[in-house]
Amino acid sequence: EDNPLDKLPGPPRRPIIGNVFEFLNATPRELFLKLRLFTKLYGDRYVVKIFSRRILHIHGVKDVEIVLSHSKNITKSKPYTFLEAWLGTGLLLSTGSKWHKRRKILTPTFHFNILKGFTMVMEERSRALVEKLKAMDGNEVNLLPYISDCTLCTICETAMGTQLDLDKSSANVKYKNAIIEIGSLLLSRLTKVWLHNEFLFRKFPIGRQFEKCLHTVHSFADNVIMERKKTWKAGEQTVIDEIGMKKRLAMLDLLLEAESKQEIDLEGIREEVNTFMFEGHDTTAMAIVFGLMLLADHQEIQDRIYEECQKVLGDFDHQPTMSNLADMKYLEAVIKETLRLYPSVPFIARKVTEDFMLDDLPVKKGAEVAVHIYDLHRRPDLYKNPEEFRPDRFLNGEVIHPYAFVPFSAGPRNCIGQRFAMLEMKCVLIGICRNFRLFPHVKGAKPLLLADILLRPAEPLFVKFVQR
Ligand code: HEM
Repeated sequence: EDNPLDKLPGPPRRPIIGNVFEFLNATPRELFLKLRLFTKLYGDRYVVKIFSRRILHIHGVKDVEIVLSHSKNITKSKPYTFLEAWLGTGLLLSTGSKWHKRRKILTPTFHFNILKGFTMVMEERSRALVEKLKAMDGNEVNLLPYISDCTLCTICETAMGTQLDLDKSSANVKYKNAIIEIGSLLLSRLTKVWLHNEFLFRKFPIGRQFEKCLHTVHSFADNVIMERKKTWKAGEQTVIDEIGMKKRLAMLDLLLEAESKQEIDLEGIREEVNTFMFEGHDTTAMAIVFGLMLLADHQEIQDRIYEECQKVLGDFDHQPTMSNLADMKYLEAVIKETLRLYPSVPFIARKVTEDFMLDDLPVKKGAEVAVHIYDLHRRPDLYKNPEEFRPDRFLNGEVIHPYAFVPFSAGPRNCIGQRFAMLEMKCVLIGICRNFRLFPHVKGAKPLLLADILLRPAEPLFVKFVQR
């Protein structure tokens, strides 16, 4: 069958099997390097073939715009199905009318007034983090465990309305570690075609280990749902205490409300809880970790954030309001520049369900498209000195094309939590920059990166926090 994609460049394709051997047993680090190499060798569009699957890889801004803004091609592709045992067909993985319905139920969770209530939690959590960092007394800190603790507590308390019991934190630690392990097991599965079959996968030790991790994360989430159900009563959740904001509307309440109207069932709630617990804490944690690493290496940028805090918030240690947070324009540019260089979600992929034109290239139903956000964000035709960390580029009009910067994706399947994430990242960085000077482990070092579901460093990142 004649397919225009077969004329595109890419690693040499063998008859029948295509490029299967290209990825066989590649480690996450090798996979990351291979993808970067392909971008360099084959340019803006290249094709990888795995048996009859044609996967079109893109990172040109015009192509990215066409794919992401397409209103019909919203179905996620093969690698995502490996996530299904964990996240079900929650918002991230579902498609068609199920996705439309869920998106409608969940969108109100991110309304301005609700986010306003959430920033109180973000604030409290960032204060707790600052105290923990103070206790480290200027010693080097392995960032991820500290930061993901903070973001996990925040998502639980805001979206689920459940305060993680800090004394019994072993359950949190187990949950977080299970998530990290799931990521690496999935990647390892992705590179071994014989493990793609569900039945075979379960027979191998890797499949059984995966099963174990699933048990840990699912029981954690079930526990959260049970806790909230105990106190939740129909109708009551709309009351938000104006003074203390103690009784905050949680996403889970909207789901329980929808359940009482038979718009969703318990299994559906479970899917969304798992989806949000994962999407809502790990992505944000990675962005903050990379941000702190970059700040530690750039004293002058830390100082500018500190000055902006003084200007917007004053000396007085009050809680930033929504309008304060909106006024922190420099900090916002720093966060954007961090997400440009280290987009927590380095690539996304779609299955083409309807023929479409990628500019001059016909793409037929059945193909898959991988959008490399990482490569897009480092294109020299979009960014001057793309490897350089320079937040000012987001303030001086250098970034023009609306699809040149898409860490949260764009179009109908964009990130539903992006405003939540921006607020949380701001709160945490304000707390840290007001209280500490950051120093790098090794000056000027660039971390080695891995291809995982999320972008991760190959080695833990350390930073020293010295009180101001
Ligand atoms: C820096 C932080 C974050 C980044 C970089 C990020 C990035 C993304 C990206 C790129 C997508 C599209 C995925 C795809 O097409 O496969 C996405 C979707 C999604 N994100 Fe985020 N995200 C972040 C934080 C959050 C937070 C805090 C939440 C929840 C509170 C969240 C919830 C979701 C959900 C539910 C989806 C699926 C939306 C849909 O398909 O309708 N994300 N995110």
